[in-house]
Amino acid sequence: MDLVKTGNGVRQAAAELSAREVPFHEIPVIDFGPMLGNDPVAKQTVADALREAATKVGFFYIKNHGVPEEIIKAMFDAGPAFFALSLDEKMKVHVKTSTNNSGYTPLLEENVNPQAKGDLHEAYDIAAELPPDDPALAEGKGLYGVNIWPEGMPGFRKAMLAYHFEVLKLGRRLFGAFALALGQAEDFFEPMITKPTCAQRIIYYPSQDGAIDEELIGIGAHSDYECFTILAQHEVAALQVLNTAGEWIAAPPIPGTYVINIGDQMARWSNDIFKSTLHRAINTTGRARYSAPFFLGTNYDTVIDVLPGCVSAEHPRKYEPVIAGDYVQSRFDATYGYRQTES
Ligand SMILES: O=C(O)CCC(=O)C(=O)O
Ligand SMILES: [Fe+2]
Repeated sequence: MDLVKTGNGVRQAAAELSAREVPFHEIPVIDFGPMLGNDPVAKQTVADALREAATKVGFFYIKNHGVPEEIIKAMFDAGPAFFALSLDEKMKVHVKTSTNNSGYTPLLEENVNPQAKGDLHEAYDIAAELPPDDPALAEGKGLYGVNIWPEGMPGFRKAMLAYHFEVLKLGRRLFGAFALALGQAEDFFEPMITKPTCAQRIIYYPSQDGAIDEELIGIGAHSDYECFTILAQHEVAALQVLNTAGEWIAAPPIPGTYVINIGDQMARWSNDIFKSTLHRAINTTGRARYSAPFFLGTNYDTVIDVLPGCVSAEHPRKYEPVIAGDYVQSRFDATYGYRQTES
């Protein structure tokens, strides 16, 4: 599997582009276990499956991901305790009070779909957790900053951070698998993820009853901004993924798995050979839903430019280079409407 400059590689890319127009009806499950080991042949098998999913669906589940179940459970136990606080308490750590998009976002304050009325969820975010003496903190770049935390909830902080560092390990392995899937060496992205930007959130979706207004749902149709997203779903189903026939395909929780989806940065890198697929969440289950996406990008200053192997006469360059951090920040600014009216 090689997405390179050779004639074969280009023909393969073109074939994949037309193949992905065939609408998917299910989201593949990939056994990620080999990426935790040292067998290059087994790793390439994972990368091949990833490539197939990335070109045709843009979403896949992974099992045997290596994140300890008790760390995931502790995060999902701690999150609801925060959302159960009074609104006054939660507003003390409003996301606007931080410099790095960390903190609380109340119901309807985000709007990922400009055609909609707002997203029916609450969320708590943290960004990259850096040591207090990290020089990046002094540079004032929005995505590197000091994470804020609710007062008097040390258990919440502890659980979120334990989760943070475990998922980062998985994220680094995923970068390796993506590199192999793009025909690069496994360590291709490593110099670009020495201080990766990221957003880790836990989201609370209240259940919606009765007739659903499609402009007022848990999270409106959107694509993610970073390289990829590592999504943990806690028990309750709500996520849907749009296929090329315009059908919403359910992506329910599967115990022991993560949902991985390609974000817009990876789509840019691959010149849209890897799809950043629209998705949304609607919770009509009658139960509270919690999910925890971890959006992982590269270092702030990495220039994201289309990989040469992803360009050909039939598939010309679609994107100009962007600075990774500036790109994500501009997308955040569009989502958090209040930021635009403020400055
Ligand atoms: O909660 C989910 O299942 C999806 C969340 C999501 O798509 C997002 O936060 O970008
Ligand atoms: Fe998303």
